[in-house]
Amino acid sequence: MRTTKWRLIKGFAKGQKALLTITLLLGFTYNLFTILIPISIGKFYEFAFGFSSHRLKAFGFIPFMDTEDHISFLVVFFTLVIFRFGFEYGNRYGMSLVGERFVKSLRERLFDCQMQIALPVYSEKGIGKYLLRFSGDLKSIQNYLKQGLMRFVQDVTLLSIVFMVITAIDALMALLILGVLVLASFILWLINKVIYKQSLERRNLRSGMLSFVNTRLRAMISLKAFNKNTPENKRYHKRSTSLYQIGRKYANTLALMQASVPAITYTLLGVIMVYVLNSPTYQKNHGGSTLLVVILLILSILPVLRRVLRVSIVWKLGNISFDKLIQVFELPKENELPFQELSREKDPIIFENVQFSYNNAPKSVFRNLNLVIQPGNTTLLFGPSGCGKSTIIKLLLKTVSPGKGRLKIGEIPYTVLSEKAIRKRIAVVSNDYPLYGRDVYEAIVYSRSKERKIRASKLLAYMQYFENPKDHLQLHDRIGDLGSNLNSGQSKLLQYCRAFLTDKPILIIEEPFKSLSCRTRSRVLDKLKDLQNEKTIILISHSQKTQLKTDQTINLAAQVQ
Ligand SMILES: Nc1ncnc2c1ncn2[C@@H]1O[C@H](COP(=O)(O)OP(=O)(O)OP(=O)(O)O)[C@@H](O)[C@H]1O
Repeated sequence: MRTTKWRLIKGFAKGQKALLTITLLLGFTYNLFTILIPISIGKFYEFAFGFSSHRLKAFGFIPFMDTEDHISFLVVFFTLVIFRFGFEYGNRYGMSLVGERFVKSLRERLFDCQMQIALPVYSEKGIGKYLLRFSGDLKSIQNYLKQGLMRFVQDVTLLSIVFMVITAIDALMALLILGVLVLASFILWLINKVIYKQSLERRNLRSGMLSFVNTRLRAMISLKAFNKNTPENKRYHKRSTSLYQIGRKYANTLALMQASVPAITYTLLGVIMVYVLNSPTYQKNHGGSTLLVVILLILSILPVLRRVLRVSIVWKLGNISFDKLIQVFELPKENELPFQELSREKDPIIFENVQFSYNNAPKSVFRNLNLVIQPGNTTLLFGPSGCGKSTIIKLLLKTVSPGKGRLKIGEIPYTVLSEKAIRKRIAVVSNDYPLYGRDVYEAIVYSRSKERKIRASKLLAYMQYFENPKDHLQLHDRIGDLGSNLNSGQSKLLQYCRAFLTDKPILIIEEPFKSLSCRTRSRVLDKLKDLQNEKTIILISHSQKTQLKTDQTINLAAQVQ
């Protein structure tokens, strides 16, 4: 089923029924108090100046309308204020909590999606970069839920009640207010349309700039080595000027909108005053307290009215963000097939007439590849740069899939196997699969159990046995960003440790001995010789020569032709 904005909101609301109901009830109650306070001031006016209005008698069911003296009136009044404070506090806290919880659920789902997105999709222009900076969208979505939905519902409820109260006091005045509001909404709708267009443009420009900076930062070393600071600065300034220009336009329209809303609300007050001056009812003194109530009511709902008049911009920004997020949720993902535990029994891996080309590449990497990798054997796949060695690893791991032909484990085609099931069988040693984590331990082990730690420690000691002890890596040593603190030999050594510790039946090793020091090389060789008896080993190399005895040697370049 397609993900939509309303499905996301409904799904969330289902699990938060209690919080939502309590929050909305608190909101409704505090809004009632917001109306009661101005009405109570009308009553106070009567006490203080001795007027009596037959219109206010319509509210006789309210407790303070019944009070006989000032003291009891004031007691009721302060009680109202305290209750209103309590309800408003609860309502605001509840709304923020709803917003936080919704965003938490989206954030977690988004990260899960990011991890599951198929690699070719991830590498496509834009997607990978977008995933780094979705926090602005989550903020807009939080605002949408909090201000655009919950507060809006409360505000409209409050306005409707006030409108009913004013209608009860003076129906003609209520009609006049409605007319002004309809006209105002139309004008603001027009301004909002422009704001939306400009904010979209500004947002796209900002994203472009972030990508620009991101690429330059990642290529910092080349940028410095080739003295590119000046041209890059020029390019950045050009983009920055465009952003400034659209920012200026946006600020202009926004200021117009922000200034229009109070102007509209004050015009409303002015229209009411004109009406009052021309209405015979208010010419007589006894209408004074009702007029005061109406004016106080309108004054106390002005901020609410302004919010409602401005809400469409919250909706529009929220909608853009929802669309972006849903686009990510809908991307093709891995592991959508049911997980199927593969037996550890030895089955060959078969490439049958495999054709493969990258999405954006005009030429196929493989046109008709046929290979059988026998279980328990050591197979060497060799060939020159560009013949598809890395692509074979990707196919084996199902991070990419053939265009035509098929891959099978025994009789089971890859197409019916979930990626997780396949990768449970295969470990890789390759520079294309970077080490990550804070320290050596995190880089080579992903279970935090004590036994694992002991095993990791023993393996590390074994692998570094012939190295000078002062150069030994320890489990707690920091590896830097993607292993930036490590030299290439240490990096390779840890890639081996990571693969060995996973205990998988198939081991793919790219350039097995490259970068290793002579001492570690002999250690790795011994270890691989031991493993040859129990694992399927696939060696991938530029060279046909390897120090390990192989059962099968395949020249990939010959296969590809
Ligand atoms: N993501 C990609 N998009 C488009 N073309 C790609 C992509 N990755 C690799 N290629 C192309 O596919 C072909 C095979 O690439 P591959 O990386 O598998 O070769 P290789 O034998 O591993 O090369 P090397 O030994 O230099 O690492 C090359 O022509 C390469 O340019």
